[in-house]
Amino acid sequence: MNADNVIEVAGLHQRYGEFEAVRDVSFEVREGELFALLGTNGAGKTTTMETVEGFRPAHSGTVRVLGRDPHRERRAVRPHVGIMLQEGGLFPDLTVAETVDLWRDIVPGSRPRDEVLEQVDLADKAGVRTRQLSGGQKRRLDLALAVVARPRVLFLDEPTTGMDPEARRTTWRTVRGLVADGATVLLTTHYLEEAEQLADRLAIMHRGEIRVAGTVAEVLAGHGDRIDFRIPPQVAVADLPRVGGAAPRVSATSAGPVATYVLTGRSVQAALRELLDWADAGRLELAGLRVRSASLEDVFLQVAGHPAVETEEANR
Ligand SMILES: Nc1ncnc2c1ncn2[C@@H]1O[C@H](COP(=O)(O)OP(=O)(O)OP(=O)(O)O)[C@@H](O)[C@H]1O
Repeated sequence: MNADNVIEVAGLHQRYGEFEAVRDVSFEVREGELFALLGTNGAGKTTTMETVEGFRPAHSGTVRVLGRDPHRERRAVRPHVGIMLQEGGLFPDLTVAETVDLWRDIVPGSRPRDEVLEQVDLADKAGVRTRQLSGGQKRRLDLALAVVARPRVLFLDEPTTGMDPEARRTTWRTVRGLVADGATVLLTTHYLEEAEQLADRLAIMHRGEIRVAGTVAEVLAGHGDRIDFRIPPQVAVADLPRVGGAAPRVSATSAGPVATYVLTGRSVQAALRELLDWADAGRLELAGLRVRSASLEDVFLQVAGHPAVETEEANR
């Protein structure tokens, strides 16, 4: 194991009976890094996370956390690890302060309650019973319990699910603070923006496998530029031109149908010129015209085998 790697997963396979839920998954998380696992539903993120957390043994492959097997050497690993589960088990009649105190009694090396509540932005809710908290506040209390002892390694399984955008941003600030304080974090999420905002590196899983991994820039590299515009009402989809050798893909949006040209390895400038020549010739106004790089969402949809991307493949 490389000494900089706090988490190492190599050739991991997991099965439920005959079904192989995780297939040959490998990744490392270095000290002080935040690594995000993204993926389609049922991709195997939670199964991978639970294995790294030590809740289940690897069917085959190697998993190491702080150099140890998190399942077999659980007693040695557990004190250094904070786990925020998808469904936290809070007692409804306890207040926020009582909940944190209960946890502080169990976890060795706990920090003062006020410091923990401050960190997750729940200081003003200390006297409120947990059943009266909003969904987002409950998730933040789950996070508080995971970080009571300032763990070296933090596992966050969908930490902001059910939060409104503002609560999500507050939680991102908290997570950034934990990373700045030196925590190494493995996070699963369905929110691409969350990974873009927080992750030093990420992996996108589909059907049990890691399909793409790297920094956001590495993951986006090679996925091409895009030209989008709203299709003018007088133009039929079949009459849209090929530009830069690419056929358009069409998607429905609330503002009407949008055409997107995916220009992998082709000159955007030349394609744009062709498109504008076509528009000028037909005296068309291309509303919402924009040129952009591929986004994480584009890559995600491609990994997930989204049908709209097939046009791009067909053009190669
Ligand atoms: N206890 C189980 N028994 C049988 N199959 C399971 C079990 N738990 C998970 N699976 C299956 O394994 C696959 C991976 O599930 P997992 O929960 O790891 O995916 P995920 O990426 O976390 O999905 P989601 O994003 O939907 O939460 C899915 O097809 C799921 O149905």
